Amino acid sequence: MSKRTIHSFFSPPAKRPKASLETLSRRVSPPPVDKEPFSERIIVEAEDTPSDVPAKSTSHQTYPFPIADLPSSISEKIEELLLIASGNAINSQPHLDLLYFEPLIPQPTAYQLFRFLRSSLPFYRVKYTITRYGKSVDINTPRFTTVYGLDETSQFVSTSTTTENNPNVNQLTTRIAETSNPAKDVAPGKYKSCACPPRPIPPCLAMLKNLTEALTSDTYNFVLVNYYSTGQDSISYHSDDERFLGNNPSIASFSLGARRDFLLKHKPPGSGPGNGNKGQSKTEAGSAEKVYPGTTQIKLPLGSGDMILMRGETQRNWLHSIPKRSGKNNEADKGRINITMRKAMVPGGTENYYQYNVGTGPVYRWDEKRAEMRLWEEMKLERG
Ligand SMILES: O=C(O)CCC(=O)C(=O)O
Ligand SMILES: [Fe+2]
Repeated sequence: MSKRTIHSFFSPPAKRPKASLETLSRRVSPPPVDKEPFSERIIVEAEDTPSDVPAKSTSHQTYPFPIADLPSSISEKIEELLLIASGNAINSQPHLDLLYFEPLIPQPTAYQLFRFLRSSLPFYRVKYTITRYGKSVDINTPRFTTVYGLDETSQFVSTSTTTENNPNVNQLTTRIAETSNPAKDVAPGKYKSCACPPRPIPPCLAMLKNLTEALTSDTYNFVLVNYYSTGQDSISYHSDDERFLGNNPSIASFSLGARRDFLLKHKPPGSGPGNGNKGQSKTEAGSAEKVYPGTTQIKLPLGSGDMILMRGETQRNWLHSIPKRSGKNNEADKGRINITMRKAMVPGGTENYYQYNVGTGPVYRWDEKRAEMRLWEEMKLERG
């Protein structure tokens, strides 16, 4: 097999001159560790916000609005990361296998990417009902979410075109084919119970997925995005151990924006796979104080640009959470994006992910002027 060059990991191939000596010498030194408080960074980095507002975007029949492509000032920096990235293993406790890149994306690129994704992606606030102890309970997901992708049994077969009236919008057209036979479209009922038709991963997130695949030597078919708008947004203790991910799944998890604590604790003795599954119940899986004998709870204060790879037996044995945080001048109130890459093996994974991350409710979009997530329908009316 021929050796892949760094550029072959990214599509479309970047049209740029070979790196200068100056950029190469910058690559060999490790990325600066970001110790500044997030609030100060906003002032400093406002000047670094990309001036080349992306001219291009991608539209698809399943997207509520066209999704901007990454500006080259961000994508070029991301391409370079493969050469400098190095993670630290966290594996000294039983069944725990983490690789922590602190950070993977240095400042100011991480902050630019945070602002770009917050304003470019459609988000949802998913509501659903579960049965707990025989009673119906309404759940309001305490964060904004969105998801793109398709499980291993199917694939998007895409064509991308631009029209003369709108040369800056790539019109992505897809059919969903069987992976086992790409000539064959999936049966109309295959994803019938999905909350919405599966959505192809937009180029701005595909770029990050390609980087992650090259870095971790794993492949992923789903990109899930969480937006924690304030310290009151959270995700309770759970493990991503759904059967549709297969045994010992690798999950890569990016943090952008405000620093938030990521807690991990070993599952209580006797709890099997599927316990603490956030998909259906998102129940608190035991109290934070109870720890499995011989283990301790871990707190990682994840900062902007950090990436944590959870792999091996971690999901089967450990729970993780982003707890609520309150208080005046709370950094968490500045907003944080989390992006996870996963690989779902069967259609049940596709159904689960769209049901719990898109759902059937309204679309939200970041309003830069008001600095808040707003209903897209209202924003459209105002825009006229
Ligand atoms: O926001 C995070 O860092 C964690 C998100 C998470 O655990 C999940 O989406 O399953
Ligand atoms: Fe998780």
